Amino acid sequence: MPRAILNVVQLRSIDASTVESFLQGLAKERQVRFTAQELCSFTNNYSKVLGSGGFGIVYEGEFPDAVKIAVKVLKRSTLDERAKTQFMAEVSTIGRTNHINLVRLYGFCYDRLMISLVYEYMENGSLDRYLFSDDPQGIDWNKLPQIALGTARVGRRRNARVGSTDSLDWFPKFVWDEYEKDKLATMTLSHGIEENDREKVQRMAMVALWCVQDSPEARPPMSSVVKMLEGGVEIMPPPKPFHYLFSIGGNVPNPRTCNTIDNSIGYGSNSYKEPTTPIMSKYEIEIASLL
Ligand SMILES: Nc1ncnc2c1ncn2[C@@H]1O[C@H](COP(=O)(O)OP(=O)(O)OP(=O)(O)O)[C@@H](O)[C@H]1O
Repeated sequence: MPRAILNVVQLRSIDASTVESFLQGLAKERQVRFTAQELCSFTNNYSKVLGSGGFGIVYEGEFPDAVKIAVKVLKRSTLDERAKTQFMAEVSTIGRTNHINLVRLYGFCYDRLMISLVYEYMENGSLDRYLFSDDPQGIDWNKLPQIALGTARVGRRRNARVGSTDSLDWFPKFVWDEYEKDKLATMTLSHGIEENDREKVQRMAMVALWCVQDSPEARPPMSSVVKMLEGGVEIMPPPKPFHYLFSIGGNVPNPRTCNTIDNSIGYGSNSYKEPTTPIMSKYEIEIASLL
C-alpha cells in the first residue's frame, strides 16, 4: 500500500475522542495558574508532607493525569518582601527553563487564600539530604564535582546573594584560612579525602573562594565557573573574601583591582552589562548549556 494511503488509514483509525483527550491534555499542560481548591484536591487535602524549608511546607501531590508533584505552600508569616520577591523570581522562570539539572516549576497559586509553587516531584528528595549526610554510601568525590559543574552550567550570573550570611556557616572562612596558610592539601588529608581526589577537591575549594567574594562584582560569572570546574583553565589565586569578618570597617576589595581572573579565563567586562529587565537581572536562570 502506498505510504500516503497508509497514513490516511492510520489517521482514520484514531477516533475523535482520542484527539479530543490529546488536545485537553495539551491544554492542561499549559495551565500554570491553579486555584487553592485545585491544589487542595491535587494534594489530597495536604495529607503528605515532604519537608519544609525557610519559606514554607512542601506537600506531595498528583495532577489528575497521575503526574506526581510537590506543592510548596509559602508561609503567610513569611510573606514579606523577600518571600514575594522569591515567589516572583521563581514564577518568572516558568516556561523559560528546561534543564536536566533544574527542578521544573509547573505552576503556581496566587490568591486570597494562599500562595504556592507547584514543582516537578523529585523521587530522591533534595540534594542537601545527600550533601550533608554522613552516609558513606552518599555522594563521592567523583560525583560532587559533576554536581557542582551541573549546577554552575544552569546559571549565568554570579553567586550574588549580597549581604546574605545564612549560607556562610564559617566553613568557607576555615577553608580560606587553610588556603592562605597554603594548607589546603593538609586540610583535605585531615578530612580523609583520598589521594586521587585531592586535586579535584582543591580545585573546587578555589572556585568556591572565588564565588563567595564579598563584592558580587568580584565573583566570576557562571560561564567562567564552568570552565574552572571543568579544569580547562588555570584558576588564579582568589582574593581574600569576607573582608568584613577580618577587619571591621576594612576595605572591601575593589573588583577592578582584584587579581584579574578575567584575563586568565577569557571573559571580559562586557559580559557584566547584558541588557535585562530588573527582575531578570537579579534572578534570571538561563539554560547555559544542555548536557
Ligand atoms: N520537588 C520536590 N520533590 C520532592 N521533594 C521536595 C521537592 N521540593 C522540596 N522537597 C522536599 O521538601 C523539603 C523542603 O524543601 P524547600 O525547597 O522548602 O527547602 P529548602 O531547600 O530549605 O529551601 P528554602 O531555601 O526555600 O528554605 C526538601 O528538603 C525536600 O525534602
